[in-house]
Amino acid sequence: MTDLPKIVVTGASGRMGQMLCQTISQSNACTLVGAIERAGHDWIGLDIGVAMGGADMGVIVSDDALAAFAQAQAVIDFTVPEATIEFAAIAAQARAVHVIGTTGFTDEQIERLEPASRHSVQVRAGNMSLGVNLLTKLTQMVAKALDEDFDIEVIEAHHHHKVDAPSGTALMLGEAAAAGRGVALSDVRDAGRDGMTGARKRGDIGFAVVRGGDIVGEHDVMFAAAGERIVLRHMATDRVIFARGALKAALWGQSRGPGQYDMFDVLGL
Ligand SMILES: NC(=O)C1=CN([C@@H]2O[C@H](COP(=O)(O)OP(=O)(O)OC[C@H]3O[C@@H](n4cnc5c(N)ncnc54)[C@H](OP(=O)(O)O)[C@@H]3O)[C@@H](O)[C@H]2O)C=CC1
Ligand SMILES: O=C(O)C1=N[C@H](C(=O)O)C[C@H](O)C1
Repeated sequence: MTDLPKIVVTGASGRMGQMLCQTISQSNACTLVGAIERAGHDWIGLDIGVAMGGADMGVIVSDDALAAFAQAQAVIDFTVPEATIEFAAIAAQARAVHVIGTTGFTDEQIERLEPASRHSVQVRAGNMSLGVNLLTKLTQMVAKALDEDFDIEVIEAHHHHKVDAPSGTALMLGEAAAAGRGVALSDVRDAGRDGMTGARKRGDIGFAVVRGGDIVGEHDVMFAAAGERIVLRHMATDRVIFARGALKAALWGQSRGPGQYDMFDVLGL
């Protein structure tokens, strides 16, 4: 029997769920011990490797999150907000590290995650990649250096299956830009322009959203002034970058006490 940290993946049939199961099964730093899907899902009872169209991984897809989490040290969860809130409570019961990649939470839903973090380590980020977390720090620095003569716009593009907008990453970048300027994003956020919007308000942080095809995830932060523009850009071309970041967070969390953390903590940024 191995002593490596045992990990469960929720939403195992999803785009990120499958990428995570593959990444963990190829890692020599941890072991995949569980794959969770909704009750009634076609994959329940199948081996996750076989369900994905590959070789047997020795892990049967189940809808029993409590039983799976109880035998694991970490849970990696890229699903939907209401499911993640339920998984947070179960991870707390099992004292398992809960890595949350899910996006699209309302403020009220984010508050509902907090009680579980009194008993377990929660690492949550709208983007788990090293590149985007670095871009977020750079965004804060640039926003701090420039005044409101520079209009800040966050432009994001994703595949046509994505259900939330602006993306979790775009909101992270907007928060960082607002923090750089010393304001609250909620006071300056300008999302969803359509029709007779009136002229742009000085100091606002704007968001623009593209959805199409199989775009993995692209984010620009534009600082536009009279006569010049600065654009900071990240382009994801493979979901494995998010899975690697999530795995790093799951391992990092093993030596932390209960509480809420983000990828800046994990990456030391
Ligand atoms: N933080 C980051 O770095 C990243 C975050 N994301 C975020 O991760 C989330 C998932 O993205 P993606 O994989 O593309 O989406 P998918 O729709 O492909 O996958 C979501 C999975 O969650 C499952 N699911 C939904 N509800 C439950 C439930 N109650 N119990 C168990 N499983 C459930 C879905 O099953 P079913 O289809 O049957 O409903 C599906 O398998 C999104 O919020 C996305 O924005 C994505 C990439 C990177
Ligand atoms: O849904 C996705 O695909 C992605 N979601 C995250 C987000 O909302 O920012 C991260 C990444 O861009 C891919």
